[in-house]
Amino acid sequence: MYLIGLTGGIASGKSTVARRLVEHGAVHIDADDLARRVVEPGKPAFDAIVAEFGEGVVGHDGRLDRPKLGELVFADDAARTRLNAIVHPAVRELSRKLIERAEAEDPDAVVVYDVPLLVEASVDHPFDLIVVTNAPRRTQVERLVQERGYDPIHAEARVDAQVDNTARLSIADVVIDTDGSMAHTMSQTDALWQRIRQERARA
Ligand SMILES: CC(C)(COP(=O)(O)OP(=O)(O)OC[C@H]1O[C@@H](n2cnc3c(N)ncnc32)[C@H](O)[C@@H]1O)[C@@H](O)C(=O)NCCC(=O)NCCS
Ligand SMILES: Nc1ncnc2c1ncn2[C@@H]1O[C@H](COP(=O)(O)OP(=O)(O)OP(=O)(O)O)[C@@H](O)[C@H]1O
Repeated sequence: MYLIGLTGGIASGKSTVARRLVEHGAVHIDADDLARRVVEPGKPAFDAIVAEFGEGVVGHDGRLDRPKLGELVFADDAARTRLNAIVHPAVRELSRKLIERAEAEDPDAVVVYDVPLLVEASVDHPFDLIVVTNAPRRTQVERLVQERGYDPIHAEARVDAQVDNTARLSIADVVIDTDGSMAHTMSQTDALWQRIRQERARA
């Protein structure tokens, strides 16, 4: 297995890059998706969140009211720390399992673990390569407002809840500049795939 840790700020283009790598044959594991799975009703993290934040964060359908919880934790660092302390260990455990499973299914797999908070949550899986998607803060905010319909204050709060680009760039083996055209993002991603193939052919 060849394990890529893919990180980047919110709306910096991680999913876009991951999708392209999957087209080339990579296996994609998405931490945001795992973070949703571990808080399904009946899971220990769901109960822990309700105990911590109250029934008010449960929607009419019995699931977490994500917009409500989001409003709460992106306006309050201490609340976000408490939520992270519940969700992150469960994500860490599940990601470890899924990475092991991907390797068992195909020892030659290239696995992309797409994890927005790789730096913040000190994710220490044994990555062969750390790839960072990078776009300036104003581009991130603009995308959140224009494409995801966030109000500007909320968009800025989400971006500022994460480490800044300098901290992510300092741990990158490869940086993909996602502030240009989509074609530019794709060509950098294709070049990355070629690099990995060549590296593996030599190994
Ligand atoms: C607060 C919650 C309920 C809001 O849900 P919502 O559906 O609105 O957003 P979603 O989960 O799709 O996240 C979208 C993006 O927000 C950013 N983000 C999410 N959680 C966090 C966090 N704790 N700190 C900083 N940024 C975060 C990431 O860039 C993520 O890609 C949810 O994000 C959550 O449970 N967060 C805590 C778990 C977590 O850290 N997830 C991120 C990766 S493990
Ligand atoms: N050059 C580019 N590279 C990547 N994405 C771009 C580019 N130009 C515009 N975009 C847009 O920016 C958005 C990036 O979203 P994407 O879901 O890939 O980011 P993400 O980092 O996975 O976000 P999140 O942290 O919320 O999971 C997409 O809507 C995409 O169409």
